[in-house]
Amino acid sequence: MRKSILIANWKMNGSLHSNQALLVRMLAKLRPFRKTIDMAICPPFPYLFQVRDLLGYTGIALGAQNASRARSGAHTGEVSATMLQEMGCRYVLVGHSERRALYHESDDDVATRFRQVLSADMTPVLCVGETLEEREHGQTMAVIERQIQAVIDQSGISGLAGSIVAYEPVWAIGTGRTATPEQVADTHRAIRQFLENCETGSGRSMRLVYGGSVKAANAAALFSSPEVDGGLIGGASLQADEFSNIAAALANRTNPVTSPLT
Ligand SMILES: O=C(CO)COP(=O)(O)O
Repeated sequence: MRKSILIANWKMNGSLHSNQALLVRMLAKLRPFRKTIDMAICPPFPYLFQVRDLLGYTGIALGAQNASRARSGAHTGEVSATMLQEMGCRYVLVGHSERRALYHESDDDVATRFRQVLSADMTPVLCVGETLEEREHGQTMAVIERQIQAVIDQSGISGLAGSIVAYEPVWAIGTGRTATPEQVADTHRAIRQFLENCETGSGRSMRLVYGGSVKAANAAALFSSPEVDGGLIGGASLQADEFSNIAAALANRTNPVTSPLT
């Protein structure tokens, strides 16, 4: 059985003051859903300590937005996976499309970061997704399979199996343009089928979440498919009401958690 999960990606937003105010409001609103769904908050690196303390014993996990591809040493400005683990992180995003596009992280780069996160005993959240141009050229699955295969090449399907995959179509991130529930369900189904073809059972057991302009208003529709195990939320995770209403939509859904695969 796959437990639903909601992950907040704050990106490069926040301040000591605003984080405190946001989390105090948000944690109170999230309390009813803590047992039903898993939740994690991924703040910028400098705020990990603050957010860890505010999360305390709520059961809501701490996550980071990236980890270095190097283990340690002369890598000025980098943060290693073991440091994140020491700070109390349970999840680390890898391969977010902003990292791939703006900071030129290649598939191989992302796969190395994924491996570092795994070896530091945390759960990588592998972000995959196509650009609008790739979708319009019918390349959606070719792109996603290439991104996933790079990780399998380094960490094996067993390494991937315990992680989370986040499907984030690049054209839906921060644009207000959401993929339709059908597009999300179809792509998630195709990803599961790809994984299932790699190793029987892995497509069924993998937690697969959607990200891209998820808001309280569209969350229930996006989470209506049994293929979708939750969300990776950007902008709406910076608003206590929006994020807790998204959590409510996920926690209160009634759809089954299994999906038929051939
Ligand atoms: O990139 C995202 C989460 O990682 C999605 O961002 P938005 O929810 O702001 O579109």
